Amino acid sequence: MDLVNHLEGRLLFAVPKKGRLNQATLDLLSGSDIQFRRETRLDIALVKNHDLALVFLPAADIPTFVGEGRVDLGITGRDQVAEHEALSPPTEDTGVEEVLDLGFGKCSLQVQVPEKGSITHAKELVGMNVVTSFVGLTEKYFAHLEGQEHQNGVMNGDVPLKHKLRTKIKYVGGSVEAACALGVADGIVDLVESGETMKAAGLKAIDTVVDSKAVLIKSKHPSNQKLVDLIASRIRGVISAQKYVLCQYNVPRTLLEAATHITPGKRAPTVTALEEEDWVAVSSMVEKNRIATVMDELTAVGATDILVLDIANSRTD
Ligand SMILES: Nc1ncnc2c1ncn2[C@@H]1O[C@H](COP(=O)(O)OP(=O)(O)OP(=O)(O)O)[C@@H](O)[C@H]1O
Ligand SMILES: O=P(O)(O)OC[C@H]1O[C@H](OP(=O)(O)OP(=O)(O)O)[C@H](O)[C@@H]1O
Repeated sequence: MDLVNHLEGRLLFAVPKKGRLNQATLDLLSGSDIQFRRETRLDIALVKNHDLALVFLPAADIPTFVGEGRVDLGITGRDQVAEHEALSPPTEDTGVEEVLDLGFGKCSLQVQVPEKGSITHAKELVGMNVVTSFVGLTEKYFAHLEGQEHQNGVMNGDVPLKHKLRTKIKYVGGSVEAACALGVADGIVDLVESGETMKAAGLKAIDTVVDSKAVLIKSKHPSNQKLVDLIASRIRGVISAQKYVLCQYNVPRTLLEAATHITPGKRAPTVTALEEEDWVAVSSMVEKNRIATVMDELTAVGATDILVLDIANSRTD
């Protein structure tokens, strides 16, 4: 099938075709009941149950396609959005708008130097070689550092920023952490999550350029705003379901106030009468990362039969 000719009238949604954000994004789409079948090696997939087509692109390219309005929606890292904005500042019609923080893909873009070296502050890298895949953000970061020197009269304010930089910033597409050991760089600017890669390469972080998480973004004038809102609402439901569990328990009515103080719910807890007199059943949404403490506290106030259930999907405010 000639997919490109079937795109007419469909909202285009860019998803990371590989890398760290790929699987979590596919899980999110599946949880949102966005049904598609991707043919081997094809980067476009028509969605069966919506006027939507998925476009599989590198995470780094997604802000460009969405920012220029070629694609309506996208999922990528906030770091990639910031990098795109550093290289192509948004105008009235171009650039992207963040719709939702998706909660996964948490990492930070950090300035790193050899652990055993003498550099302890990013300012000491001014005038040296710095290697990165994030040239836009790194130039902006060092321009700011050098700008502090500019106030002391070191830099010439008439030359365009890029050429004013004394720090030599070089682009590499991957394995950035190898640059110092190979003698290409005095420092690097690269992503850190667990810190394992940095540690293995004998590097330490000395500053953070930007913190990142995966985000849902949209173009400034999407072709179908109603469908954008529907997709965003479905994704929001899946994220909220991932964040919460449903906690159910029985408690004597006399202890209800103390118990519901522990599980106030998103709006209010659901309280149902039990066949056994003076007892009630309570059901309430609780943040997943608090549930162990909440169960301890409920037990301490006299609640019994405490059950915790996963939420498959939700639609809450
Ligand atoms: N270690 C990590 N932990 C969590 N999120 C990360 C991590 N590394 C990268 N990311 C996020 O995933 C995005 C894509 O990075 P990733 O390295 O997977 O890209 P990629 O598309 O596979 O490109 P490349 O081929 O350059 O590796 C990053 O911009 C960042 O938002
Ligand atoms: O702090 P950590 O948990 O070790 O993660 C950080 C690493 O993850 C990313 O690279 P990735 O493994 O995606 O490969 P890449 O170097 O090809 O980008 C990033 O560029 C770091 O190298």
